[in-house]
Amino acid sequence: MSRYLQKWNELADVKDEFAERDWFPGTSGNLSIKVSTNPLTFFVTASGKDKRKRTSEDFLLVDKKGAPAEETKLKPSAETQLHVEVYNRTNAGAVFHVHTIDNNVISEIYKEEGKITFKRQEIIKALGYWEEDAEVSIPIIKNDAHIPTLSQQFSKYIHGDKGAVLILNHGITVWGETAFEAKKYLEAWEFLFSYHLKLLALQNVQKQYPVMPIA
Ligand SMILES: CSCCC(=O)C(=O)COP(=O)(O)O
Ligand SMILES: [Zn+2]
Repeated sequence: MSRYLQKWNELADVKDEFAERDWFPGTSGNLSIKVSTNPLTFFVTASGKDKRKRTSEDFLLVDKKGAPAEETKLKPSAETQLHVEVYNRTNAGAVFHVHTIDNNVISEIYKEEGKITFKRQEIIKALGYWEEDAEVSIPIIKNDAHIPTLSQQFSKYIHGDKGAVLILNHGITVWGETAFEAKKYLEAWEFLFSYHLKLLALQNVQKQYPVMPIA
């Protein structure tokens, strides 16, 4: 199988999995996978599609500027520039962006702090931190409809081949060395967000009804 087809199928499988989790509400979200390094090319989702459907027009190949690398009528994701920033600054192999209710609510609650930190959670190991007292933080940046401005803010937090940024009331962008790693990181972050929101909700109930024993 050609590298081109192999990468296409890998990205299509990730897209199907995320769609099953309902991680693409209202056509939101975009995904990419690197195809070649020199010159840089990557597949990115076509803009505005229903990402729950698997079709032959789901992705297009783009270059280091995010412009189509081949003749196509498809438009790259409106947020391709964020993917471009990651590939141009790191050796990441995949970038995934999804809008979930959990990641949006977390960004709203912690917007003033500009980040949220997690510790004492086994799932942190999935992010690559194996120490007993490991702490992980994810930055929260302001959303901006002007994608060059958003990309500029976002790129301040690109520090290596793996990472993640929350965009306020918008979504999360995660990248990793491979599609497998990026998916694992995204799943770990969404686990942490979901756990935290459930705990906050239960702690609030406990304040009202103190008989309930909760951490
Ligand atoms: C429909 S949500 C607004 C756009 C967005 O944030 C997104 O993730 C999807 O945009 P795309 O151009 O990649 O379809
Ligand atoms: Zn988005």
